[in-house]
Amino acid sequence: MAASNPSKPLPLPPGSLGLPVIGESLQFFQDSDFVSKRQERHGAIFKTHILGRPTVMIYGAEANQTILGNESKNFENSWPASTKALLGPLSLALQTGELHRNRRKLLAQAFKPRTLATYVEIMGDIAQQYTQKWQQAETLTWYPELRSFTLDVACKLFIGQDNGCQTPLGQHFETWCAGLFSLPISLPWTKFGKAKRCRDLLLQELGQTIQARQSMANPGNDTLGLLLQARDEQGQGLSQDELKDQILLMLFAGHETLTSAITSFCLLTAQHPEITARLRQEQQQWKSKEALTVDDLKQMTYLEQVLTEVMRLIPPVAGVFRTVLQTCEMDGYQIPQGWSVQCSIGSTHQDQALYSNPKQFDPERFSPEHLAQQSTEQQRYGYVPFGGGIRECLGKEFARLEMKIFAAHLLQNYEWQLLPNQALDLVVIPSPRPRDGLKVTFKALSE
Ligand code: HEM
Repeated sequence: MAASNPSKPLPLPPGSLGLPVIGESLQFFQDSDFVSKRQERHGAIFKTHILGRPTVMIYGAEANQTILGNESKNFENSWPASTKALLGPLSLALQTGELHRNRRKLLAQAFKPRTLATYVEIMGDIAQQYTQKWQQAETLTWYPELRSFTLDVACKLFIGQDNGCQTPLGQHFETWCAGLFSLPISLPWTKFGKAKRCRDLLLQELGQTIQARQSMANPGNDTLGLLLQARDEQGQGLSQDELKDQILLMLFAGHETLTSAITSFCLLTAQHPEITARLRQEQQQWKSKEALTVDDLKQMTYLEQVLTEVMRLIPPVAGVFRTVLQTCEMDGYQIPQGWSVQCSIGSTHQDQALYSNPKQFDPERFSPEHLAQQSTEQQRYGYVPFGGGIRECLGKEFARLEMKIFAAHLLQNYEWQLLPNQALDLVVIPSPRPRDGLKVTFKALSE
């Protein structure tokens, strides 16, 4: 497969563009099997019309390499209209070219290994506060609780705010998130309209936080503090408006996807007691240790394997969108300029050419012995929960750290079981979660 200019017109990929204007957007939102049904009918590449644009959906390591590895030449980052409007024009996710490169470098300062090491204790403390509360409750619907947990961690580490989910910022934030992938119709009662109002309120809140911080002698060592001090290659800092958009992006990115990944870990370990037993065995050596360090976390190799497999089987981001900059050919089909392409992460992770028995939860796929048998390209573009190329997730090490700290704390101290009579099938937009929110019993681990 290659992206090249065709010498003669090629057919468009198979599939339907649906109804005028709305295309197949309603089916896309309502049917969690939207993509897999069309792949069964058409194969690895098909066309549709969603979120206001004709779109080609494609999967596989080669397609990922072609599209993600060629951004700015043939493809440009693109987001649905609702996401664009709600993230704001100065968000890294929307910046392109030289500005994107420059800003990525600047924002990366908040995710350097030395900075991440300072986050370990706070992540562990917040995990402890939440698990103590859950232990008292004995039974709980876990997903909303995990959302609060990741939002509290993000608020504390990014803007220095305690108990973020209980503040007005936390409440506006959830309504804003709910509109990110919606039909971009701005009316007071639509998801998008409500989310736009909350964006304004969030920007006000963030503006106040930034001003308060600017008036301090020391802006602090959290992400906001680092970004206030950060300078680009020309010695310029970020404007207040850009700071607000960038912080909002971090809060979103550090919350929605991570909640999904942690929820999937909780679900899959509850469903696979033999894997949980092996995880607990690995954790034995740190059980009596008061505080974990980055070095301890590095040694948890089986936990690493399990978390890697969790994000293969249930990737928090189902796919990434790009705009086609010039008409090109893929798989013998024409991909017209101006259309969207979506690299399907979920389908890549289910590709039989990459993973045998792909529906099975099997952390052994990522054991050192198995990895040694895979080519570098297969590892790089066949496993893409964090995307790839110049837009690969900026927070992936932050995400891995938080998942590991939370999982280690759970495994060392608690046990959880699924309650009967609940729907465990996944709602997939914006990020996968069990339909009934994952109802469990939760108690201290008996010795
Ligand atoms: C399990 C958790 C996470 C997953 C699965 C995930 C996944 C992704 C993916 C697939 C992309 C690529 C989007 C594209 O190519 O268009 C991305 C981009 C990004 N992620 Fe994450 N992410 C996670 C957590 C985080 C965290 C914790 C942060 C930081 C706070 C973060 C910050 C970002 C940013 C800033 C970008 C945009 C990068 C750019 O446009 O250059 N992510 N993430």
